[in-house]
Amino acid sequence: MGAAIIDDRRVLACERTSPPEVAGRWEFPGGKVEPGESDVEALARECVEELGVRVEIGAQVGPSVSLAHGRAVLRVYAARLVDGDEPKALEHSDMRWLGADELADVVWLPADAPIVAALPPFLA
Ligand SMILES: Nc1nc2c([nH]c(=O)n2[C@H]2C[C@H](O)[C@@H](COP(=O)(O)OP(=O)(O)OP(=O)(O)O)O2)c(=O)[nH]1
Repeated sequence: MGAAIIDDRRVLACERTSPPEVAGRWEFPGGKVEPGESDVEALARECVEELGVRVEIGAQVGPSVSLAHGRAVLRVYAARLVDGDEPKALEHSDMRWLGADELADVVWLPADAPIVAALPPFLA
């Protein structure tokens, strides 16, 4: 579950710190849904934990992607910051706002490719 936080026609990309095999790769902030949580509740919780921001969750971006280990599916939703909240990289090593023409400037996690490919219309 990930949040494509969009502000001023740019999306927030976050650099992972762990596990070692994906440290340095970029992702949408988020994480696993806990028992009893909806997708939207999980994303709102993760955005507070990872970035210290409140978000409003919108439409799904791109396809649901089966992860390589086959035990989970990745879904990413468009999101907006609430009331001028400003994200801080509390659990990531770096953070960048990317416009439509900058999406290829970072190395995304492999499963994110079809989702990143679907982002430009959201950044127009
Ligand atoms: N958040 C997020 N996870 C992604 C993306 N792309 C991708 O393959 N994943 C995978 C990595 C992980 O297998 C899974 C999310 O796991 P995570 O480690 O971020 O979740 P979490 O914070 O709940 O982890 P944990 O506390 O349960 O260890 O989804 C992405 O863009 N964002």
